[in-house]
Amino acid sequence: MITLTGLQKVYQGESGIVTALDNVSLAIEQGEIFGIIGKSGAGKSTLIRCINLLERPTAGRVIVDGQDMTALSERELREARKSMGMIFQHFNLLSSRTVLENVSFPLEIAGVSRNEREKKVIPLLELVGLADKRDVYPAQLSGGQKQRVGIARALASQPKVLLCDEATSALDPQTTESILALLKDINKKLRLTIILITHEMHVIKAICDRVAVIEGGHLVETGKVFDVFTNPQSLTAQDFIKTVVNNKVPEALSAVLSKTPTAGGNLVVRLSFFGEATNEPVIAGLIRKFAIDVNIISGNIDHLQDIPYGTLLMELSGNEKDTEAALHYLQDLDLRTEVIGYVARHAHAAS
Ligand SMILES: Nc1ncnc2c1ncn2[C@@H]1O[C@H](COP(=O)(O)OP(=O)(O)OP(=O)(O)O)[C@@H](O)[C@H]1O
Repeated sequence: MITLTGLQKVYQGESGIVTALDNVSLAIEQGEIFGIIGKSGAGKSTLIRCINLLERPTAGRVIVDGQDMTALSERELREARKSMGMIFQHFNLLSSRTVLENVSFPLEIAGVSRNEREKKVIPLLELVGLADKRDVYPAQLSGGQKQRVGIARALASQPKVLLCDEATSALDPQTTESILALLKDINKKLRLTIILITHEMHVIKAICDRVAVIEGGHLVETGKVFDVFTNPQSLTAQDFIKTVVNNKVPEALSAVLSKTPTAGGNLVVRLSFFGEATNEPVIAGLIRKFAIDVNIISGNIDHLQDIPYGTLLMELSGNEKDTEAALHYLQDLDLRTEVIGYVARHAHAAS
């Protein structure tokens, strides 16, 4: 649906040249929700604005639905942009126009008659849950309602792609959730391809199918959200994931942790398990089969794209032979087992 090849964007900044994007290549499928995450200054806005050529790339190609956007004239580009709606962090609504007039605006510019405009816009207001606000002005709306107007306006020209530029960053957590649910609903109902940029991992976790991680203008990792969450390769992805998945070793424990076995010490392991494995009675099996004690330090089970995913940090206590055997038993199961270290018995207050 969208292919970016060797995208580069160089700005002439005040204190010299800034390479905002460097050799970015990416393929986004029709109908998917694709997230691009990065820290401030990573190049997210530049990247999303290069997709609809609001920014012209310095080098590389942007192919949307088979059409090379970088090869179009300004007039052709205006036409091509109709197939790409965009929503913004600060909504960008016209304050002197009502909700209905804001949503109608792109159609008005395209020369659609008032009657036809209303026919198209009323169902969109229903879709975003604002049918009763049609004659209200933006100043009388909440942030979430303003973003709903933004979404309806972006959908007015029946785009194939919706570009979301930090669309929930100005909203509180509950409103963010409702806007993300709306985007997911629209994605399903209209088979709309959605590309969103964000600096918040929970946004990616909530609705994206795939994610690309960008840092310093480079894509450092791309993959299915489930894969990136459960097995992040880049340090940047690992940092982002820490913000939403709590599988950290508590400070009190890491302070007394040794990387090498200590005589008579306990073994600390972290289990990560997905899908079917979350239903397995792993702990019961351990205790039944081996003469060891199991002390659970922390644990959680969450859902990623409807697949259960969990982590468990625990301490195994027993003689060396039994503990080793228990570790091998865990390593043979269909889950990921990481040895975190060894700790002298009663060296911390985890239990
Ligand atoms: N018009 C411009 N002129 C010069 N430099 C620019 C311009 N726009 C962006 N940059 C620079 O390009 C880099 C990437 O900026 P960009 O806005 O794409 O990052 P971002 O990831 O969206 O950041 P944020 O989350 O803070 O908005 C930054 O170093 C920025 O200062």
